Amino acid sequence: MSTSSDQNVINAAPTTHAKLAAWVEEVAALTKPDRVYWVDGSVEENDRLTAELVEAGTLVKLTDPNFPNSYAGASDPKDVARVEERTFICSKKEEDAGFTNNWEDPEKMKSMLNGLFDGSMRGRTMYVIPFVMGPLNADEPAYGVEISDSAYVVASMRIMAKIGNEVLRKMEAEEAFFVPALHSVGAPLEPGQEDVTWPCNEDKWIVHFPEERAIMSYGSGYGGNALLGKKCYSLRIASVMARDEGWLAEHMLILKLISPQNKAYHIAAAFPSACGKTNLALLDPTIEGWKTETLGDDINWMRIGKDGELRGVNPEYGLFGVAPGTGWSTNPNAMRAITKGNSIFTNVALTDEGGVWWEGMTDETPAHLIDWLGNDWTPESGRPAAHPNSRFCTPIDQVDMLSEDYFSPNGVKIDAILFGGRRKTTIPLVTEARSWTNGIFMGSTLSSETTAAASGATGVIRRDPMAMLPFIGYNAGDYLNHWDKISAKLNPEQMPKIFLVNWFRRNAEGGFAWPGFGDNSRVLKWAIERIEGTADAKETIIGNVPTGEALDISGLENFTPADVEAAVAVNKDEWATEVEGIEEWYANFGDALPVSLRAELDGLKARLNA
Ligand SMILES: Nc1nc2c(ncn2[C@@H]2O[C@H](COP(=O)(O)OP(=O)(O)OP(=O)(O)O)[C@@H](O)[C@H]2O)c(=O)[nH]1
Ligand SMILES: O=C([O-])CC(=O)C(=O)O
Ligand SMILES: [Mn+2]
Repeated sequence: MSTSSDQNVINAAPTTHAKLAAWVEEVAALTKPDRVYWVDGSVEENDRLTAELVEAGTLVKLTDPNFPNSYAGASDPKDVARVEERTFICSKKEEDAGFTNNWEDPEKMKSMLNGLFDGSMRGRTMYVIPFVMGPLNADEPAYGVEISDSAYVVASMRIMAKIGNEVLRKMEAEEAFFVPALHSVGAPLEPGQEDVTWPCNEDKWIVHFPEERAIMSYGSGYGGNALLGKKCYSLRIASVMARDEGWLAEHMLILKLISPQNKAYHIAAAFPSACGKTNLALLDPTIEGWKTETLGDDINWMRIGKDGELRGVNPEYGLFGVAPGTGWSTNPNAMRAITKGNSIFTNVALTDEGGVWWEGMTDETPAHLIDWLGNDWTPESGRPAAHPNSRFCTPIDQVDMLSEDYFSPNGVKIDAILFGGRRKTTIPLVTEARSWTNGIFMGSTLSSETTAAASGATGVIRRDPMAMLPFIGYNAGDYLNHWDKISAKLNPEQMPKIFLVNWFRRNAEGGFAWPGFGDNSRVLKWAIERIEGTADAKETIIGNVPTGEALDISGLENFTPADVEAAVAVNKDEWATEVEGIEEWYANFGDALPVSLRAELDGLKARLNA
């Protein structure tokens, strides 16, 4: 492959950042790429790299004018989601990784990985991607440098983070700390060997060294496995930084809700992967007079402000959203952002017009498509055209409803926190926590059916504390204690109110008990009215739920107060089973379980048995 990157010879490090230059040199000596290329982040560079990706067959350029300057590609069918069973937290001590993480001794792991990385970039270009998560004008910008042998990763990181020269210049002026994030698809090319369109390796390793704040990822080119600024840095490594520095790195969207009285509220919501964060973040309210703006759809870094309030910042610059189910009727804000272009789609279907399609995008299904596997597809094919974890990668500033506060390094004051999962039964549509601690209990016992966002079986119920199960970079018991410590530092007057939600409950007919999507604004309205003390609630053993009349269902066709009551019903038999599940879950923590949470469980049991 002859590229304009050829002039970039190994070891010609164009930086005065001594540590960075040394690391790049060390990695190049290990991985033995044909060339080293420092990513500048420019438009010309992106045009060149995407053209190379088209040439290589990894991407196609879309020709449908509805998707300007956009590309689509298909991954290897064995590389379509995060691989949790191949993800490791290699703290020095095993107990510091805790029972929720895979662990290996860091020195052992490193020597094994060094073996895999030895020569792993042969025949390829090694890209050096300086990046920052969150604002570059933050007090201490969260710098990282990803080294990757995938141009697809470079093009995707360019959407998801601020990358390139601007970042590098500021980082070197400060001789700043950066998270070294090493990535290789693990597919060296021998001389004369032809490349495949999606190089990867069956052997995959997503490894974190929390004490060093370092990441090594091998074998996968997809999503959170490979775009290392996202889950690896902004959640797993950042959660460790947050523990050490007294803040929270959480798997949450941030949404601004404006009432008809023009009062603004900020809502943070933690749902597991593929359980509705991006959709709620881009909510189009279906109720009169309420407006929304978005700040983030996946990650929320929360620090304690000077009045003892929680302030949230979204460290990402793009959306990496689940494509199926994102449609003109369910999520028009996302569709408007996507159709402004400048996007990369992975594992979606291609239309005959040179555009993309996925299940749920439009009401009408196209008569013919090329499915994500490259085969002809018609509605009669009897299989999905897009992979269930297919994704759109789109710059966040293309979202019309993006809040101006998104650009503020101080973030926004969080007024309410929602914890939610995907549960067919048991969990009501919405429950207001009895207290802050009761809300932390709800978060710590959150459960959800597994989805296609991670490899493995889907539809299996598992506990997912604060939707962080796959992302806590340290001991989960310490994590719950850290929440406890942060709670103690908050001004009680400023504490967000906490709610448990479930958009996915089923009704007696097997359909969804709640219409969801834009109508979730009705649930948010009730939550705000609870904050203001103006909405009615019914006390239950688990917390307060709306009465049939308290939830605004005006204009909702075929939906009655009785349907509300069914959607929020608390069934004692179901909760008896649930409490057993919570007992089992909590048993994993042993003595590390905060006493406040044990007391919450005891209280729930007492109310259940009363
Ligand atoms: N029934 C129903 N489905 C929803 C609702 N919100 C989202 N979904 C569906 O849930 C799936 C995932 O939604 P997303 O908003 O992309 O989930 P996410 O939490 O952002 O997922 P990650 O990006 O993987 O973290 C999509 O197929 C949506 O169509 C809802 O309110 N009701
Ligand atoms: O990390 C990924 O691959 C995609 C994602 O947002 C998630 O799974 O939560
Ligand atoms: Mn999402």
